[in-house]
Amino acid sequence: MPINRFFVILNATAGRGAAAAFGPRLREELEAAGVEHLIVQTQRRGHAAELAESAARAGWPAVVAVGGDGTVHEVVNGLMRAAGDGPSTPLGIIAVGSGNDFAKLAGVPANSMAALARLSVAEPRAVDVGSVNGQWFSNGVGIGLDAQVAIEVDRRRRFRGMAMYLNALARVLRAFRPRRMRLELDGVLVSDLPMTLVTIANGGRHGGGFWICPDARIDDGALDICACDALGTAGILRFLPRVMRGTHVGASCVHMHQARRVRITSSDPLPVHADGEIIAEDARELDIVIHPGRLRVLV
Ligand SMILES: Nc1ncnc2c1ncn2[C@@H]1O[C@H](COP(=O)(O)OP(=O)(O)OP(=O)(O)O)[C@@H](O)[C@H]1O
Repeated sequence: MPINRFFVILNATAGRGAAAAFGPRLREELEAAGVEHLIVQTQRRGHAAELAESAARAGWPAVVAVGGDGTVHEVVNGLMRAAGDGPSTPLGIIAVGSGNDFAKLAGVPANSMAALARLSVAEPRAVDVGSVNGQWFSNGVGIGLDAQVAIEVDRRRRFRGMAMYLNALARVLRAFRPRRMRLELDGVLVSDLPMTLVTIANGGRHGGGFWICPDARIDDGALDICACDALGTAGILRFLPRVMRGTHVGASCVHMHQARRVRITSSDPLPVHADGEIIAEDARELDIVIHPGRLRVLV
């Protein structure tokens, strides 16, 4: 049965103005559609998670994230916190961010008007969701180079989409050094070496268009792992176009795995992002788990 009551969380800062511009349209269309709704605009970082959690606890049948991957990340955290061990409140997404990786992977229409029109006829799709040290993520966790790039994107947002990530990468590469990571998959030690990055993926597409784990599926009950050996700047730059196409898989310095649980320890402080949101700059221990089918997305 389609849902006809929506708690809508709008991050007006997403998409470098695209979300703010979409706000008035969102109000008009929801009113014209005659569906019951409440639109709340986020006031600060972390606010979307709080709003989503209280909306789910208050019994709203669906919570809609209007923003990018960071907004979805927060809303997922709120919904999963409210769910406890029970079923999660369905998540609607209107992708008006810069990267919108998870929305694309989940099958949400890329066009925001189409996504909005779809909401009132959409059905919940059960997909996997991950946790890292108890915090939830929808699309993936990155440790090393990609986390350093996320930190740089956050410091200085220039451009949108892929250009934004490439610009940040250029700045990171000036001082990047590989970090030693001890990688255990489902309790088995796989490596203990300096790495350029380790990405633990629920979905295949990250950072606005890098197919770092091209075979990852958000409903296969598994995490896909891409571990890349220590590379110098020239090596990283050579690899980059291949990561955009997903053709880096098979190279001798790239190790692909699947697991349900990933443990990473290090004596080196590790930068870590979850869904592009920086969750640590100096982590020493990470416990990452997949929770099959626990998240429900309206598509
Ligand atoms: N009112 C607010 N003021 C400042 N920052 C906010 C506010 N509301 C949310 N945020 C933060 O804005 C950041 C960016 O949001 P989001 O990721 O959704 O957009 P984006 O970066 O444009 O898209 P994408 O992640 O898809 O590239 C997130 O870190 C989120 O926590």
